[in-house]
Amino acid sequence: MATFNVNNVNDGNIQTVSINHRRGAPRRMVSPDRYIHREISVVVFIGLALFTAGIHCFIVGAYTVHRVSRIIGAHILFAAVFYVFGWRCYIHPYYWSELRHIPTVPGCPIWGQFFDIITEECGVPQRRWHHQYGPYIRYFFPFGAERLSIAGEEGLRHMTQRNPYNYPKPVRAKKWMERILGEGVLLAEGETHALQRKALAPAFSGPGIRALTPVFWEKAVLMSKVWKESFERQNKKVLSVEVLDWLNRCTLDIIGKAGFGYEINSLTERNNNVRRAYQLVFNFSPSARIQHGVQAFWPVTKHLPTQMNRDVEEARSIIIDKAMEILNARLNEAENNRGGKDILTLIARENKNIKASGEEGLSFDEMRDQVMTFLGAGHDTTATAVTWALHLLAQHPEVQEKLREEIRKHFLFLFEEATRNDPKNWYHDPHKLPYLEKVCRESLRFIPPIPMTVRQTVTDDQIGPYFIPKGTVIYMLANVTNRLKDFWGPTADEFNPDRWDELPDTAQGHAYFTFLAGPRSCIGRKFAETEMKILLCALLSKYEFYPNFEWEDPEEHKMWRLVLRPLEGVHLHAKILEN
Ligand code: HEM
Repeated sequence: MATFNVNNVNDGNIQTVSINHRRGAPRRMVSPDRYIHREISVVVFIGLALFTAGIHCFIVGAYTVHRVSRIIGAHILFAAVFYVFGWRCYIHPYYWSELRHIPTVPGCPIWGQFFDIITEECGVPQRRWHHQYGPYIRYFFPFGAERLSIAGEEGLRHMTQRNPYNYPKPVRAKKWMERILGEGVLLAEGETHALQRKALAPAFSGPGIRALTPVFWEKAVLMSKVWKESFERQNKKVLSVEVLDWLNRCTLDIIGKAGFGYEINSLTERNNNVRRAYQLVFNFSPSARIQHGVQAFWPVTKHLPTQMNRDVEEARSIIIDKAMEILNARLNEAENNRGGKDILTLIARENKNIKASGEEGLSFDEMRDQVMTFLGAGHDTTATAVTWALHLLAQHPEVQEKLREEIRKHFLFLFEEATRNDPKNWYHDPHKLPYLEKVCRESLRFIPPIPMTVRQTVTDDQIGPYFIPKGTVIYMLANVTNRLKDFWGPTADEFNPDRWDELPDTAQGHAYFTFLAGPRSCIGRKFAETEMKILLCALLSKYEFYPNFEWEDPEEHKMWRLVLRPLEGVHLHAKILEN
């Protein structure tokens, strides 16, 4: 096993790593003989396999008089065992791999660190390993499959900003996501991605999002009103509310109207079809969890006739039908300037301009896939973000109270029934509240809704001091960087909105990784931040939130499927405020 002594000296943006490895120092330059190296590795493997098979043949032949087929069978078996356990699990990772100089998490490469990864919260084992071994680490999936995780400023900047198109999402991961999210901007790569991003950018600019503010207020106020009616029907002042489901409904309605000028109405229709589709996708039964895990490696298993596959197919067809319905209803008017201020209208107009200038623009199918992408990426993420924020506010009543006071000071209209429900007041800018800004940032740092992203190199590259060959799978984990003590200091694991008043010098650049960075960063960041703030204002001005101890702590049961969500939702006691 390799031994490492990693000194991670963080000097501003410069990180030095010194490593003692039994095979010598890390390579600093892109290796000129890299192609030869790979070819040699194949030759060496075949040679070794034949050599061992030959020895074996000699021994078997010398001591038995059995048929030739048995001897050949034994040799193939022997060669296969040697390949899997000798070559892949031992010789290749420790003596041949071009990644062998990267600090490696100790363990047996036959099953690697796989069990830590699948049994713990997404990103938590890597957080531990990065604290121990520095900003670049290598670990193993079963049978010596190498994985890298990068959590230092230099490496993250390289992958997200300097050379982002060398690091697309792996094809297998995309195939898995594509069923529900369509082949929109989230999954496009290279030039296609740049083109789509250009067509979408104006819709997500500051003025574009400001124009949507009334929709955020309308739906946020509506949700709190629907709750209040339920309280009144039950004649209660305090009720237990599962906030994740409600927030999912609310953000779905918001993306429907703000995104496409279309009313989904999932807040008012309990059995809404679109909401049901996403519920089917996020089924966390043990068998669905196993099948989703298997499918990420072998997409072909999506054709097996299991309940989970039937559910996903049903969800997919509901989502595709809805995306087509929205486009058919809205595209024509949007292109001809008769639409409203929604994102689809702006995209359609921009697309028309792009086509008029002779460039390719988006086809109808591409537009449909964008609608699928925004429906999925645009609602579940923010709903999860607000859910975790409410959970943390219930855990920290002093922060909740301070925030409520700030909301009262700036948005008094929210504390009176008549003014609260008056659309004339639904223009207020939530970005003017400094404490709200800190609470949202801290909550998004502390529990990032998208805890990780995975990439695979398309050509050889150099990241920091290391040579990274084509095809290497690399993880970037917000759930690591957002909590790394190297960035955030010794209080990294505490929820404290006031930390944003005086951040350590090290907490700059890519330390806050919730929305990624560079051309692949979240295009909906401003949309999400505005929506999250408005939802918190609307809820905290009407209700006080307390933990519900009848349910286990949701932080102990986080599940990852694209988004880091509480397995059983978040159940909070909500008490109507006496104003
Ligand atoms: C708090 C809420 C949100 C968080 C934490 C979040 C986070 C992220 C992250 C980390 C990525 C990069 C994913 C990757 O490349 O693997 C991403 C991409 C994306 N997000 Fe968000 N997101 C949020 C809300 C939204 C909203 C509301 C929308 C749309 C209205 C949206 C639309 C997108 C799109 C289209 C991409 C793909 C961008 C590209 O590849 O160019 N997101 N988001």
